[in-house]
Amino acid sequence: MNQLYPIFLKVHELNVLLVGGGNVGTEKLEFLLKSSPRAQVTAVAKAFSPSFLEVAGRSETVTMIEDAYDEKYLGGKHIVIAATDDKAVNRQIRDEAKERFLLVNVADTPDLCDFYLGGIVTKGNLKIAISTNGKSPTTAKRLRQLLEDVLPEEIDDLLQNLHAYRDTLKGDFEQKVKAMNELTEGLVRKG
Ligand SMILES: C[C@@]1(CC(=O)O)C2=NC(=C\c3[nH]c(c(CCC(=O)O)c3CC(=O)O)Cc3[nH]c(c(CC(=O)O)c3CCC(=O)O)/C=C3\N/C(=C\2)[C@@H](CCC(=O)O)[C@]3(C)CC(=O)O)/[C@H]1CCC(=O)O
Ligand SMILES: NC(=O)c1ccc[n+]([C@@H]2O[C@H](COP(=O)([O-])OP(=O)(O)OC[C@H]3O[C@@H](n4cnc5c(N)ncnc54)[C@H](O)[C@@H]3O)[C@@H](O)[C@H]2O)c1
Repeated sequence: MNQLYPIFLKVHELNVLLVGGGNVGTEKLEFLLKSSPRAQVTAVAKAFSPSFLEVAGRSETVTMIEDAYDEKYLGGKHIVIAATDDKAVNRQIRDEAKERFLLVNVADTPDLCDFYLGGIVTKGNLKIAISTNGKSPTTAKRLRQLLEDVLPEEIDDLLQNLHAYRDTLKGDFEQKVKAMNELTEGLVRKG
């Protein structure tokens, strides 16, 4: 059973440290920005690859620091992603982050992670996060692609219309809940 508890983070208001600016660092940054274009990210790497520079360059909220990892970079951060090609450095980042009770992800090393990055589907205000409990990232990717394909863009209109309708409702909280549930019953009715 998957015991992970998903939460939806306001990474545009949180400070993320990403260490490593190669293939894996680029992939993590790309997925982070795809979902949260204004994510506050400080990227630290001894060297940034051209593709990392390209992805980071598209964002106004990514700061790059060309340097070897140092504990000082953990200051003021809420979340840390370690994506260097040096296992000892990744381990050090993880240990020093844990000392500060920061949440840490060591890319592609499930045992060292407090949280996993998931497959993410966004359709306007709707967001669906997918986890396979670290068992098959490839399946997470395929499910993400499938849901991106089958969920219509118009699903956001539904959310917006229901939100507007709720604002027109009179009565107390319980009456509103009842009205919203009656109106949306058809979404889950079988047959
Ligand atoms: C969802 C996604 C999000 C993202 O990365 O942002 C993501 N991995 C993605 C793709 C992907 N990553 C890898 C492959 C090659 C397939 C393969 O090798 O089997 C592919 C597929 C591909 O690229 O086609 C390599 C890989 N990844 C991990 C390991 C270690 C292991 O499994 O033990 C290895 C082997 C490394 C090695 O060989 O050493 C581990 C993790 N990868 C996770 C997330 C977390 C678990 C998520 C979950 O619960 O499912 C977790 C635990 C930690 C983490 O990194 O957070 C993103 C899809 C984004 C999208 O397209 O939507
Ligand atoms: N490339 C892949 O698709 C892939 C897939 C699975 C696993 N991995 C593993 O993930 C890890 C990272 O792979 P990669 O392809 O991103 O490597 P890479 O060589 O492309 O990038 C490594 C990055 O880490 C930085 N770095 C190294 N030591 C550092 C330090 N002390 N301080 C700051 N930055 C430092 C480098 O400057 C570089 O930016 C490796 O362990 C690799 O085996 C990679």
